Amino acid sequence: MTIPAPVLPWSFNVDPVTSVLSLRDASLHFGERHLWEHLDLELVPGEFLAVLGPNGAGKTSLLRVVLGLTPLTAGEVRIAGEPVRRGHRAVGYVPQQNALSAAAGLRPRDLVRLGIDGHRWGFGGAARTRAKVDELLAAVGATSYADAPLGLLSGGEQQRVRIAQALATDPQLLLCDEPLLSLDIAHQQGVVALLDARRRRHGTAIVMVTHEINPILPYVDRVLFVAPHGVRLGTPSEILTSAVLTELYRTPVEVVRTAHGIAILGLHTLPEH
Ligand SMILES: Nc1ncnc2c1ncn2[C@@H]1O[C@H](COP(=O)(O)OP(=O)(O)OP(=O)(O)O)[C@@H](O)[C@H]1O
Repeated sequence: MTIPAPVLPWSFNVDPVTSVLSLRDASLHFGERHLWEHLDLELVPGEFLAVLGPNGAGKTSLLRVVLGLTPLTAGEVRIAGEPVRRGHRAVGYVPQQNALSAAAGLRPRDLVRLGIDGHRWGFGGAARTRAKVDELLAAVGATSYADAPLGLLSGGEQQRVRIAQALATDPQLLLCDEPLLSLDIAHQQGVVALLDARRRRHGTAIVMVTHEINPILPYVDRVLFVAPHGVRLGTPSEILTSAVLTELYRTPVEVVRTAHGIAILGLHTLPEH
């Protein structure tokens, strides 16, 4: 299968009006705890952004801000030029895997239909809804197990169904919280390739929180590294360096590049592989 060229020549100097996600001088504190401060980001349509950093740095909290669930302490966040709000149709969300356990008895097609119904489109009748569910399941390669109980599917199969559900509103922005967790390398690569194809074909911007750097490295455009001593945004080669990570952790960190990807050495608290 050939994947068409990207929808846009990547340029990160985006006009804030056309940006899918805009954070300006954004800070998030919980009481005395300052998770991140002065974050500026304009996300291009079709861009693939990886959010990396140690446990507890504030990566999931960033997704919650974009979902309209947690207010910023300071600054501004907008989705496609509008203020964030819960259930914004332009935003799809793939939650962490454990969120699915309550739905284990459902079938994939039920879960995907919930993604459509939950947004109350007035979609135009049962037949159209059924066709849309079939289309979404086919797009993620889940047609063959569309009627199996979710609880019996493998982690990789469940992840495809979650992605299909998150795409039910044809979002401009897809937020994924550790979608590669507990998948083997082949399934990790399958999920990343699926997301990459989506953003290339439809211009859906992807924001992925992950501890797994190597499976995504060939695809990501930019990295947002959230660390104990600051946040840094840039291309992977700008951010994933010994100098930058040593500065962000204020302790010596070494980034080693091999033919198979990168290894980050020097800290117990760094992303696990
Ligand atoms: N509503 C809240 N009130 C107070 N503290 C909170 C709240 N939400 C999150 N926190 C704290 O903020 C910190 C960051 O949490 P978050 O889940 O964003 O981290 P993370 O970078 O996603 O971590 P992990 O990699 O472990 O998933 C944690 O210490 C968490 O306990």
